[in-house]
Amino acid sequence: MITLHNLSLPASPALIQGGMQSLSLQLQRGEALWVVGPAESGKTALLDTLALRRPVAGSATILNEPLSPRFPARTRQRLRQRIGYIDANPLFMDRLSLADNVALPLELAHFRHAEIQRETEAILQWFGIQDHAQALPTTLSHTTRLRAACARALITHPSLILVDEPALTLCPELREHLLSTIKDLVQNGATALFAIRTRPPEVSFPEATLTLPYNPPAPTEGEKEEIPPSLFAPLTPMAPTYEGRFS
Ligand SMILES: Nc1ncnc2c1ncn2[C@@H]1O[C@H](COP(=O)(O)OP(=O)(O)OP(=O)(O)O)[C@@H](O)[C@H]1O
Repeated sequence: MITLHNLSLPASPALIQGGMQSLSLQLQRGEALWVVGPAESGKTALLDTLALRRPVAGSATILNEPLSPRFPARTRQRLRQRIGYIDANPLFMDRLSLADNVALPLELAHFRHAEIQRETEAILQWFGIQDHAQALPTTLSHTTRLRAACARALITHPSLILVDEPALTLCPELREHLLSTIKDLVQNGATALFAIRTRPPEVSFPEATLTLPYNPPAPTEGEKEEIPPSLFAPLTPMAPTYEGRFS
C-alpha cells in the first residue's frame, strides 16, 4: 500500500551528516507506526511527502499509486481525498463556520447534502465540539481548532491517516480519543503514521516505531539491496464502513 524506496528526506545537519537521509519503508493496510525523532529530524517532511505536499525525491508508491513528477492533477486530487492529514498547523477557511470547515472534504467528494449534514453532526459530536458548530474558527481556542482538524481529517474515513505532533501532545484526552478512533479505522484497513518527539510510554497503540533520522543498518557482504519487508505480520483487511461510524 505504501512503499518508499531510497526516499531523500531533509534533516538537520546537526543530526545527520550532509543534512539528508535516505529512507526505505513498506506499510500495508491495517498497519500503524510511530515516527519518532528529535526536532528537525524530518518527521514533518516525511508526513508532508506522504500527504503529497512536497515533491518526492526517490521512489514512492502511496495507496498503490506510484508517484511521479508528472502526476496528473486528477490522480493527485483523487489520492488526496483518500488521505487524512492532521498537520502541525491546521488551517481553516476563516469565513466558514467550524461545521462547514469540517464538512469540506465531503463537499469536495460530492456527497449528498443530507449525508454531509448527518456525518458532520456525528463527527462534531464525536470530537466534543458540537456546541461550536456555527462559530467562526478564529473565535475558538487552539484545542477546539485541533479537535476540528481531527474531525475534518477523519470525516471521510481516509485510507491513509497522518498525524503530526500537536494533536498528540497538546491535550491528553484528545490524544487518547484520537488514538482509539484511529485504531478502530486501522483495524478496518486504514494505514496510519503518528509523528512525535518521544513515544508516550503509557500508550500501546501503535506498537511499531520508526526512528528518525534514519540510519539503515549497513548491508552485509553479498546482501542484495532490496526494499525491506513490512514491519508487521499481515492483517486481514476489512472494508471500512461509512454509515453511522461516528454516531
Ligand atoms: N521544504 C524544505 N526544504 C528544505 N529543507 C526543509 C524543508 N522543510 C524542512 N526542511 C528541513 O528539514 C529538516 C527537518 O524538518 P522537519 O520539520 O521535517 O523536522 P521535524 O522532525 O518535524 O521537527 P519538529 O519536531 O521540530 O517539528 C529541518 O532541518 C528543516 O530545516
